[in-house]
Amino acid sequence: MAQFTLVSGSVGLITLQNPPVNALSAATRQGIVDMMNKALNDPEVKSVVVCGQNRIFCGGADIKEFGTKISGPPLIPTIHTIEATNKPVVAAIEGSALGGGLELALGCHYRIAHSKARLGLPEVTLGLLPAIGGSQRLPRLIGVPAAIELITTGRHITAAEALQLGLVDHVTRSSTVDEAIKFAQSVEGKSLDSRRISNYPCPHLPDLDAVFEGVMQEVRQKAHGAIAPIACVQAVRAAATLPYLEGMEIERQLMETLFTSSQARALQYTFFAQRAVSRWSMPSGARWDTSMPKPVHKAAVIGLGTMGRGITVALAQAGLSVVAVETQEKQLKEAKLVVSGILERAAQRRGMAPTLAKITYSHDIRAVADVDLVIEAVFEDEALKEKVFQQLSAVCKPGTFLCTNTSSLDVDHLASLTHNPELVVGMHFFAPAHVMKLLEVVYGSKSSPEALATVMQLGKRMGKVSVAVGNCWGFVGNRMLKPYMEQAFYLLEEGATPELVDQALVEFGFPMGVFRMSDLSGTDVYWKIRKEAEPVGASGQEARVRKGLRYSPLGDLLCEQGRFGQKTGQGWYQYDKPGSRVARPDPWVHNFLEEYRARHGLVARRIDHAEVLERCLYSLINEGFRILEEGIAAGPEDIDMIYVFGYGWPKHRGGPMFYASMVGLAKILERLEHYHRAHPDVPFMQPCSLLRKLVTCGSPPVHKWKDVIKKIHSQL
Ligand SMILES: CCC[C@H](O)CC(=O)SCCNC(=O)CCNC(=O)[C@H](O)C(C)(C)COP(=O)([O-])OP(=O)([O-])OC[C@H]1O[C@@H](n2cnc3c(N)ncnc32)[C@H](O)[C@@H]1OP(=O)([O-])[O-]
Repeated sequence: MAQFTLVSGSVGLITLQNPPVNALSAATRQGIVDMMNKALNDPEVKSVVVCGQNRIFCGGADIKEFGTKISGPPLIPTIHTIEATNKPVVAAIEGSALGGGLELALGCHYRIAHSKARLGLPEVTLGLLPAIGGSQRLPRLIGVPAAIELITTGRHITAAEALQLGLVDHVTRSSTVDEAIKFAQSVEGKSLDSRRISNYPCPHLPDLDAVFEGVMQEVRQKAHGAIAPIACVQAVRAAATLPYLEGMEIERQLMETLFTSSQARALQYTFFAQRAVSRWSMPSGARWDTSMPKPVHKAAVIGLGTMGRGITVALAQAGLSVVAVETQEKQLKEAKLVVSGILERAAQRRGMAPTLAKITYSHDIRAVADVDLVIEAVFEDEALKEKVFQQLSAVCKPGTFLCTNTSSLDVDHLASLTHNPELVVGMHFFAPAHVMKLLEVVYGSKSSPEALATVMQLGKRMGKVSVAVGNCWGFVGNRMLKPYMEQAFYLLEEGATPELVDQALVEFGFPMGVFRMSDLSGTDVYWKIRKEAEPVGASGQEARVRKGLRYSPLGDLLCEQGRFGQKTGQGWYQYDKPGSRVARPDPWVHNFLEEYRARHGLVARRIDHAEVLERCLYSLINEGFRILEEGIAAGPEDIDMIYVFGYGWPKHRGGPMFYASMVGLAKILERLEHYHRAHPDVPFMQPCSLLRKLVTCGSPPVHKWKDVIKKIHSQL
């Protein structure tokens, strides 16, 4: 797992060998220990270069080993030995030096990086902190403010930024290993006293207490309940205030707490789940590794409203030529300005030229005749989308993939209007489409594996976390949102306020609660969807039972008052002016709720945060089980990544299905049964049979659910 070679007569070259990213598994750590001992004890070796196989230095500790019984030697003593030796040790960094990989490099006396290398301490994203001395060495090398920023965000930085910060000594465009070998020879026999980072004093900061107080406040606010960022600040504070060895002891203690935390398990699950969703499969058995995507060089976007503009930016930034079509002249002009502005600002930030020339604008749909793929992003109106699909089917060249950016309409229906339904796929983007990471890719009953493979690959090119799901109302994300929102309305009927419900959800870790979110996206969005799904009757009708089931008309009544949320300055909250982002509790809403309860003879009762969470989240989770049972999502990871990357589900809770497994499936089942007994007219509370089966099977861990589902399907 590590190889030793004597090169240029005096340099011991140690190469980490653990593909694909040379992670520090037990065997790799053992290899490093053995090869380093060999190099340091060999009198012929006067200097050492450490590098990684396959042009990647090291991706850090082996994440697969976390959560298992860890064997093999720890690296801290070896890094101390490296730092203490009188033979110069040079890290030759190509590809990535992340986490434990960078910590190993920080123990070396010199660091030389390739210009394309990326460096960082991303442990915080896995619920951990840099615990092989990284939290103690980095602030000593680059100062407290820069170290805190890197360690608490886990950001990967370029070699150029690393050079600027003083994290690396030299950046090269040629062979990093060759340069490192030459450099190592040039410093053989020279004093290394000034190169041992653990001996450095932490650069002085006036008013340290105030700095850390400010930082802690900021980090807490951004963490939404995650504990690792807080521990990272505490560890850096130890570096800034204590001698190195005492700081190392604090680092160890903090890591001990984090390592076994449920948050670390959730974040590590998310790391692998994010990668697992790219290995999609369809109920037909078609899979990511047996289906060939078609090349897409030129794409078109139809409709340049908010979504269409964002999609155009995302496509251009992915390097595609784009034809952007909008029939209304005024909207087209405005879109051109907005899209160019976004691309110019993004290019400026990256120090690159904007990709404006990649986009051609047209008001004529015939301009898409020669593109490889079209994304329709017109207003969410079925008749309009039907018309566009019929037109596209007539004007596009044979083989063009036709995609619809819909959040709720039937992909199969739109496909049925085209000559080639196998080329039709749903692409559900999230606003703003060039920023949000999630792309729900919806295959219809006729979509070909090739069409799905092409769209999934396009999503990857756009930097999205793309999740393939089957076609049903609301797909996965919005379908699960329905019971969640419904429960929030019922809670208002029973005595809660929007603030109470939102506060419970924010404390859970969501960036905002359901009512604040609804105000932000427009309360009328779901009103329109509700009305389309089931006509709710005349304005002012407020029957609380529809088709024999419980229904809350509260959202409809609010919309009938023209309170469409942030954009109108009034919704579930009040705002200083239309468009303002500062939401304040609104006495009008409280009054509206009291009058509503009085009209219906409802007596308000005290509702606590636990009830809010159980009812909103467990009903959403229950729907997730139904989605799995029906095969709409291939596995729990798909649902979880949709919620983490598209719906603000806190990453440190791993997604709704992972969260369910952490709470315990038996408990979720028991609480759903309890609420269903209390509200038999709410079908979303009726426990899904898959949940019951999983509990009967002993509540297997989340990665085993697919086996149970497969077994159920094979018995059908
Ligand atoms: C006591 C310890 C203290 C210490 O401070 C803690 C740490 O170091 S914590 C660690 C801190 N380090 C990090 O957080 C770095 C995490 N890694 C990354 O950020 C990216 O993988 C990297 C940038 C390296 C390459 O990106 P890319 O080129 O787009 O490639 P990709 O992302 O698709 O990965 C390819 C395959 O490698 C797999 N795999 C990757 N890393 C690890 C790992 N460390 N381990 C195991 N496996 C790992 C990955 O799952 C995938 O497998 P598969 O089966 O093919 O799906």
